[in-house]
Amino acid sequence: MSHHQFNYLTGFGNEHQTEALPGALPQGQFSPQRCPYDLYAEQLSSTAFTAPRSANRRTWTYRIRPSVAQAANYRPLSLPLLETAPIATSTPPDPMRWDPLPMPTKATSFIEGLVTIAVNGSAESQHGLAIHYYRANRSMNSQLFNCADGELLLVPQLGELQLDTELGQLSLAAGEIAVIPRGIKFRVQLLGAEARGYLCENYGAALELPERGPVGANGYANDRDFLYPTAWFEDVESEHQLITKFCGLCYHSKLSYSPFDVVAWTGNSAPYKYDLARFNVINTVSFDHPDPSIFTVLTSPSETNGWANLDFVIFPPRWMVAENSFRPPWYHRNVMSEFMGLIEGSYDAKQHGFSPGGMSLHNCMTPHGPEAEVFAKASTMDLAPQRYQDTMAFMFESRYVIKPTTTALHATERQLNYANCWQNIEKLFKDSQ
Ligand SMILES: O=C(O)Cc1cc(O)ccc1O
Ligand SMILES: [Fe+2]
Repeated sequence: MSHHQFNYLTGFGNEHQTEALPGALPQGQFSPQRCPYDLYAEQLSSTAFTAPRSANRRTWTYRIRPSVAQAANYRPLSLPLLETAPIATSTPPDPMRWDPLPMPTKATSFIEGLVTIAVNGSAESQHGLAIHYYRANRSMNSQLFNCADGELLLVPQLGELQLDTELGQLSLAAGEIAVIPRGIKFRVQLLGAEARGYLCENYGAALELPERGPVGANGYANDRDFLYPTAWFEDVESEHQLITKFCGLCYHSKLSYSPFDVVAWTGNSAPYKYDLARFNVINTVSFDHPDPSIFTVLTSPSETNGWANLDFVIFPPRWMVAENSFRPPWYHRNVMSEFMGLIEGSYDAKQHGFSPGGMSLHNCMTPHGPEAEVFAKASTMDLAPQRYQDTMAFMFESRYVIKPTTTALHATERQLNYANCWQNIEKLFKDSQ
């Protein structure tokens, strides 16, 4: 498949409007008696009708057929590696780490290659999340997916994708992320031979930009760098398989046409993408290592202010200039649970064993921090300004304990000796200075 350069609309959560045919978008009202081109009007509500205006998200679509025209013949579809919270497993407090999972050997699409690594909360009660891993070597083509259980955050690690969605098309490469609102139909087309990455299914409140506090009106992830698709449709009468994830199970139904039939739309709930290189990194220019919340790209709030259902945090290339300071992450224990992945290069706290495509999990109160060698080096190094580069790690951080699936706990890629990286931490204490 060739690479297309798509046109995008810009601005996080804006009231966007776009039409693929001139005049397809009704003006001055949402629901005229008859729509232009005899399209059907359909509203998609991503927040409650009565959610506060600042948080309210919904989109009006103008389409060839309303979504309800899909025959309601949902039949169970078995995707046994795709799991949903809650799961009935015990979760050991060990720090955990995994090598990258291998690519599939059989023909496998994005949806067929999903494997759930960890979950928390409850999809049915709309809090918590699932962390899946995707590996694909073929496009979904006539296979379409929509997830009623959560919003989907894609973090590609390898391979270029084209996301075809009801609201338009997005290209997506490693170093970029995409978010697909709950319930939006989409398919993942491969632009290269293989693709691999992380997928966070957010059962809770939709991701939003974090507050900036005293930093002011600019910085971190800037609103204008979030890209939304323009309307795109296909008027195709051929068989499609619609896969729906609802309440933890997958179903499939046959459609005799393509539901990518939205000719125009307006609203503020739509898929979007963001290039992580656009993140304006803000950090100390004096001393000490600030909390990693300074690297939050997007946050899904929980009902308790400041305690995120999900924070998506990155560790991008940056200058390290802190004086008289231990520069890598400190040793710590955290009430929040931390799941990490690596998109590119290496991560400053772990020089060995954390590879691109790998994963780690440090749950609530589980001690962790730099491996022994990193401490030895960073506590004695010359503190000249240093540019950290060839690196892009990320964290899914959550207030709820992140429970690995049985598949992940028993995976051959799990490093059962992970905790050994702290075994050589020496006692350096002397009772006189
Ligand atoms: O554990 C980790 O590697 C993530 C992390 C990074 C950091 O700079 C400070 C705290 C933290 O949890
Ligand atoms: Fe941590």
